Amino acid sequence: MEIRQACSPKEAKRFNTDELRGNFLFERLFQEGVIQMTYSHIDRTVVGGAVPLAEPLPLVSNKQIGSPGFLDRREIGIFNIGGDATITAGDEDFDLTRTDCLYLPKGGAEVTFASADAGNPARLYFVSTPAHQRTKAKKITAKDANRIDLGTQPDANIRVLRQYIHPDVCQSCQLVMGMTMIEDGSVWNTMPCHSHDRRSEVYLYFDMAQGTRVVHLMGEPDETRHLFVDNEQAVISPGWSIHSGVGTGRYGFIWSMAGDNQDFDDMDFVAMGDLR
Ligand SMILES: O=C[C@H](O)[C@@H](O)CC(=O)C(=O)O
Ligand SMILES: [Zn+2]
Repeated sequence: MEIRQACSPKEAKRFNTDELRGNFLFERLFQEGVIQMTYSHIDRTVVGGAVPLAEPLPLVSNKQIGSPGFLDRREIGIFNIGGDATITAGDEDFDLTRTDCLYLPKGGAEVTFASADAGNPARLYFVSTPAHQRTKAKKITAKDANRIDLGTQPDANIRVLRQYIHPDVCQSCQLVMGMTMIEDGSVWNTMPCHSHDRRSEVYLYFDMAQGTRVVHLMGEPDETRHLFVDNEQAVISPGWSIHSGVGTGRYGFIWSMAGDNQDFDDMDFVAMGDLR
């Protein structure tokens, strides 16, 4: 598991491209037959991907997690963006097709990830954050999620946002997660943009054709930077950073947030004239 320190906006604004990517971009989350994880000290968020083949993959703890079981003191949200999956948590099995999500609370027993067909493996994206309160495990489908239609055609930002792990749909300790799909012909997400110092956020961009890139915008509003993001790569956004993007083609993204509140609408919008 890779460890990443949190960094301040003071140092981030001096970063060159490689440093920016090395600190904020998760480039290789999905590798066949393994669980890939990075531990970020931004809200102690673990960001990972798993591609189980014929053998199921156990989610095991380690020195950085520091407790015998991965979920002893953590919660996790898992989205399937590949072939059919079965996730076993203790003695319960959850079947997840593409765009289904599973929330597992703190204190869960052994977790394993399996694909129904190794020829078309599951691609499981997960975010885990510390938890002090145990709620209930829940599978959430796109239909179960809270749907919000956003954007207009003149603004080229028509999109459907679905809140999966959200107080109205699935109780968690601090984790909030969902998926936003951009309508064909629209390109922007979250522009006009915002920040929320109360919560950090992770974006996983997916559903992109080969050659498509999302230009992800980050940084303080008056010190913006960009990252060219490929399919199935994620970006972490500290509380001080804006997070927004524009695609050269079709894309969607899975967002997750953790921090001081679960109030989705608690955003500090940035006036267009203040962006630099
Ligand atoms: O704080 C909220 C997050 O930035 C995202 O959920 C925004 C988003 O999915 C969208 O505008 O499409
Ligand atoms: Zn946000």
